[in-house]
Order: sequence, then structure tokens, then C-alpha cells
Amino acid sequence: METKITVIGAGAWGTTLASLAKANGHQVRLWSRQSSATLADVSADADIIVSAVSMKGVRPVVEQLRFLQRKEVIFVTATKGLDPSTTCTPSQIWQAAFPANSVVVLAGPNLSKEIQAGLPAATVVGSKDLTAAKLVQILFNSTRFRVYTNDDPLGVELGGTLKNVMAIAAGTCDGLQLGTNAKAALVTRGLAEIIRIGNHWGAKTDTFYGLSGLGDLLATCNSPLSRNYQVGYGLAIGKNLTEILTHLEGTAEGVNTSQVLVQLANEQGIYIPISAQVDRLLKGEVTPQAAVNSLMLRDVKPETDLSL
Ligand SMILES: NC(=O)C1=CN([C@@H]2O[C@H](COP(=O)(O)OP(=O)(O)OC[C@H]3O[C@@H](n4cnc5c(N)ncnc54)[C@H](OP(=O)(O)O)[C@@H]3O)[C@@H](O)[C@H]2O)C=CC1
Ligand SMILES: O=C(CO)COP(=O)(O)O
Repeated sequence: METKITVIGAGAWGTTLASLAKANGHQVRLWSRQSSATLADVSADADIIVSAVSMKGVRPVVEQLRFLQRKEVIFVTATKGLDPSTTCTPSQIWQAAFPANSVVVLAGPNLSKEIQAGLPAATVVGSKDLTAAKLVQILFNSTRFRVYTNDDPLGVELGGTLKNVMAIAAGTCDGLQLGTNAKAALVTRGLAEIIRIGNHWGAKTDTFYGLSGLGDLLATCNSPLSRNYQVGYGLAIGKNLTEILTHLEGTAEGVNTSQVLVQLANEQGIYIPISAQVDRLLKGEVTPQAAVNSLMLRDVKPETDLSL
């Protein structure tokens, strides 16, 4: 059955999601703030509204859709970030604005350039409403895009969001040529840090071992296609942040996320050594090598106690 899908955000990810849905035979309208039609016009009869704007665009688009009263519309959010003013996740913003609607989070190891090139990929759709998640699963699933469901939307969303900070660290690690052992240690301890934060905020450990956690961490920590990785790499080879962001193709959400995350973790007493060093590096408070030294010189501790 043809479904009417409106995709908000014609950046790299919105364009890719729109083409995946279109290839499955659905009626897709792609909207950006450059479009001649209003968001209200293109959303008026949509069955599904997919938001693929960057974090800074989430509140503005939610505000433009406030008029929408149809409870049967399913919102799908594909943004990976934290709101700087409220520290909310994108799905929390959507759900607060549309309490009667189902909200589905879509996240996974999904470097858009690879998907655009027709390479196979997999993703997760997480929601408290599993019927809605299953519907979205069918809409996007294809021979080149395998979609799984998950009942822990917060875990799915935090996996995709927090790995961006680790991808900056991984890019730094590679830019400094610290080797494969260092990178493996960073990614493994990065996952432990993500799980510690996620558990504290109510997400399930198992979700972080899935595609949106470990999967996306592996993809972005190992691919020069990742914008977040590129930020870390650039800093490690001596570029400054402004210069890197000026030349970056698209958004590196980890830059904003690390700042929001460090503020929240400090308030809540969550131990986040890697993210804290990334934040200091981005703020120019520490050199890449000094950040590595700080991580290596910490007190020794057991490996498996996730609270440490
Ligand atoms: N690219 C990827 O591989 C993937 C990206 N993501 C996530 O998806 C999100 C978008 O990423 P991506 O598409 O790559 O980023 P881009 O920088 O390519 O695009 C960002 C999009 O957000 C829109 N936007 C920003 N601010 C506003 C606003 N105030 N009002 C309306 N629209 C706005 C931009 O509109 P305009 O063009 O008008 O500026 C643009 O369409 C990010 O959170 C990212 O982490 C998730 C999975 C994969
Ligand atoms: O989230 C992504 C892939 O899953 C895209 O990563 P970047 O935003 O770092 O490019």
C-alpha cells in the first residue's frame, strides 16, 4: 500500500531516507526551509512525518507543525543530538509537542554516502509503540536497507547521539597515529562510557550492544566519511575547530553534544572521562596529546564495573 511520507530536512540524511522510501514505492515529499511550499502544506495529509534535520532545526520545525491535530500521524525522528537549551533528546521534543502521537526513533550505522551509493546497510527503529515501529520498519526495509525494531527508543537514540562524541575521539586517535591497539581500547571504553550514561538516563544495556550503539560506534569511529571523525582528525593534525567546521560537508553533531553531555554529567555525577576530554579539546583547553595523557594517567580500576 502506498503511504504518504513527508521528510523534513533535505540534507545528506533526509535526502537519503527520502530516496529509500521512494524506492519502496511510497509517495514521498521532501521539505527544506528553501522549499516553496510551507511545511504545513506538505504535512497536511501525511501518514508519516520523518524529521532528518540537524539538532538546531528540531525545535523550529516542531513549532511549525504545532497546528497538526491528527493523532494517527506517526513521527519518525532521525536526528542524533541533544538540545542545548533543555538537554532533551529529539524524540523527547517531538513527544512533548505531540503527546497523543506515536514517535519512532530511527538510528544505526548509516553513513549516508554509502547508502546513496547503493551499498547494503542496517538500522533500528525504536518506539514504545511497537505497532508504529513495525509499520515504519516495513516502509523502509529493502534488500539494501535492513530494518530492525526495538522497544527501547531512548537507548536507540542515545546510542546514535553519544557515539558522535566518541567518533571525534577516534578521529583524534587516528590523526595522532596512535595505532590499532589504542583505537580498540578507545572504542571499547567509549562503549562502556555510553552504557554508563545511558543506564543512568534509563536506557537498556542490551540496546547499546546493537546496531544503534556498537554498530554506529564502529561505523563512525572507523570511517573518514564520518563528519565527527573528521573533526577529531583535523584537530589532531593541528587545524583549529573554526577552520574544520567551515570546510566540513554538513553537520558534526558531536561538537554540540559533547558540551551538553558534559554539563549534564557534571550535574548528575556521571563519570565520563573520554567525553570530558573531547569537550576540553573542542574548547581548546587541552592539546590532543595532553588529552590522551590525561586518559592514560587516571587511577587504575576494574574493567567490568560500569559505574566507574
Ligand atoms: N549524514 C548521515 O550519514 C547521517 C546523519 N544523521 C543525523 O541526521 C541529522 C541531519 O544530518 P545531515 O543530513 O547529515 O546534516 P546536513 O547538515 O546535511 O543537513 C542538515 C539539515 O537540517 C536542516 N536544518 C538545520 N536547521 C534548520 C532549521 N532551523 N529549520 C529547518 N531545517 C533546518 C538543514 O536545512 P538547510 O539545508 O536549509 O540548512 C538541512 O536540511 C543529524 O542529526 C545527523 O547526526 C543520522 C544518520 C546518518
Ligand atoms: O551518524 C552517522 C552514521 O550513522 C553519520 O555520522 P557523522 O554525522 O559523523 O557523519
